[in-house]
Formats: sequence, structure tokens, C-alpha cells
Amino acid sequence: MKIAIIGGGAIGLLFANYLSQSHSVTVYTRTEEQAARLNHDGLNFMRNGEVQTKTITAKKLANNVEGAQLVIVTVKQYQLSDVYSSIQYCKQPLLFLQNGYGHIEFLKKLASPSLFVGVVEHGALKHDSHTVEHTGVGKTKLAVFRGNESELPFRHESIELFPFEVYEDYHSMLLEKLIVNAVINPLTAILGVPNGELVTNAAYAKLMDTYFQELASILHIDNPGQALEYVKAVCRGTSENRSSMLKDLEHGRQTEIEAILGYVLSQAKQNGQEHRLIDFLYTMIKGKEQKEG
Ligand SMILES: NC(=O)C1=CN([C@@H]2O[C@H](COP(=O)(O)OP(=O)(O)OC[C@H]3O[C@@H](n4cnc5c(N)ncnc54)[C@H](OP(=O)(O)O)[C@@H]3O)[C@@H](O)[C@H]2O)C=CC1
Ligand SMILES: CC(C)(CO)C(=O)C(=O)O
Repeated sequence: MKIAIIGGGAIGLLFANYLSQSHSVTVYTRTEEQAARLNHDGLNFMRNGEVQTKTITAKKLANNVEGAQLVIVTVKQYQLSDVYSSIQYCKQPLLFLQNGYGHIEFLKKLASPSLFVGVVEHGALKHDSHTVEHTGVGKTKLAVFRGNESELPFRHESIELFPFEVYEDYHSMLLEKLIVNAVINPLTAILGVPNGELVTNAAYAKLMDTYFQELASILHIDNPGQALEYVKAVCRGTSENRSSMLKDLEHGRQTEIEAILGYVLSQAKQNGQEHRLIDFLYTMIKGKEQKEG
């Protein structure tokens, strides 16, 4: 299959590496420089300290992505508006891999009859414009947003270290990851701690419990006790990790707060629900973005 990947970031390059084993992949970048570097020097893929270099095709993103049978969009949620003009009239299937829930409204504006969403549970780190490291092997969950499940890409694909899992309901699939990111990311980013400290520090654990109650009520979580235990399990399982939001702030980058707590706040306001704690954390991250950005 001919696949276009929009965005040559950590996830775009990770997907390019694995999918190019059995597909014809073109990476669409924001800059001419990155495309030239990928075409000229290849894609360096790192895992467990080993580096492999792979030949790859890359182009600067223009007004469309002609010729692709599938377009995978890997820019961050707040960068989607910048790629809108290239995909708004696409008739090909499109797969979106953003964290959070903020991109769902954006998808409704697109013309394609086949829209899919995914949740990436791998860890990927971009070292430079043509080098990506697979820092944690996980899986990619996929679901249909619009269209037919039989067209869902990669449902029968079997790639070593790069599994896919199909979900029937995109909402619950995205919600599960949203809850994790809505709790861990802002708290760790404000407190400046790795994920594990949210459970090992008794005061932080108490904060997390209180905050979770408000979140659970806004998101109508069916079994809050079970969901909170899942969040705590993720904290333990990724205890040494610094969350992506904490890393974004440390590097002076914009965070994905809008895609995560921005969505939760919009739900609370729409339904007239209590949202003081969420608003407090959201505003603190916005303030830190201004200070450190
Ligand atoms: N990294 C990870 O381990 C994980 C990431 N995710 C999610 O995946 C999504 C992508 O994350 P990640 O890959 O880390 O982010 P990156 O910032 O590494 O990648 C985003 C890429 O999109 C490119 N881009 C931005 N605007 C455009 C444009 N107009 N045209 C073409 N390309 C553009 C950026 O280019 P440039 O650099 O030139 O600005 C950048 O290379 C996020 O929602 C994230 O939460 C989910 C799970 C794990
Ligand atoms: C699961 C978690 C919290 C791991 O750090 C993550 O997805 C992130 O940092 O964005």
C-alpha cells in the first residue's frame, strides 16, 4: 500500500520505520531541510542502543498528498490547523494519531468518507531531523471514526515489535488514554516530578485522588475506582518517565494541554458541571507555557 505520513516527528518517523518494511511510505515534512536530510542521509532508527539506517522518501508538505492510498497524520493536535488545507478535500482514508480528544471536532470538518483514529502506546524520541529512537515497545490501538470497519488499516498486519489492536468504539478507546493523560501530565508538569512520584509521595497521591473525583464526574466514567487504579498502574509502570507535558515545558515547547484539559473543560462548561480543580490546573499549565515558552 502507498502510505503518506504527515509529520516527521517522533511518531511519524517511528511509523515510517516499521511500515516501510511492507509498504511504500513517503514522509511529508514541514520543512524542505528535513525532507532533504531524510532523502539524502536516510532514516536512522535506534533501539536498545543499536542504530539501523534505512532509505526513505520524504517531501515537504504541499497542498495535497496525491497518490497515497492511506494518509497518516502525526502532527500534534495544535498543529492540525496548519495541515488542514492539505487534507480537507482528501478522498483517501485518513488515520489520526493525536493524544487527547481535541482533534475529534476537527475531523468533522474533513471530506474523506473514511476517518480512523489511533492511540499510540509506544514511546518514541526524536534525536534529530532524521533519527528516531523506539524507547518503549507498546501497541497502537485503532478504531473507526467515520466509515467502514473493513477498511480499517493494519487490522491484519503483523509487524514484529509493532502490533495493532482494533477497538469497536473510538470514544471509549480515546477516553481511556485521555483519563491517563489528564491526570498524570498536568500534575507531573506542575510538580516537576517523574510519573511514579504521584503514587509514592503520599501528599501527591492524595492530590491525585481528589482531582480524579472531579475529572471522573465530568467524563461520566462508569467505574471510577477501576479507572483510578488503572491510572496508578500507569504511574507505576512508567515510574521513571517524565511525562510529555513536563518535557514540553522543560524544553520551552507548547504543551498538549488544549487537546487534553481543554476538551475536559469544554465538556464541563457545556454540561454545567463543577470544574474548579481542572480549571486551576489548566490555567497553571497555560501560565507555565507563557513563562517557559
Ligand atoms: N512521542 C511519543 O512517544 C508519543 C506521542 N504521542 C502523540 O503523537 C502525536 C505526535 O507526537 P510526536 O511525534 O511526539 O510530536 P513531534 O513534535 O515530534 O512531531 C510532530 C511533527 O509534526 C511536524 N509538523 C508540524 N506542522 C507541520 C506541517 N504544517 N506540515 C508537516 N509537518 C508538520 C513537526 O515538524 P517540525 O519539527 O518541523 O515542527 C514535527 O516533526 C502527539 O499528539 C503525541 O501526544 C502518543 C504517544 C507517544
Ligand atoms: C502515559 C504517559 C503519561 C507516559 O508518560 C504519556 O502518555 C505522556 O507522557 O504523554
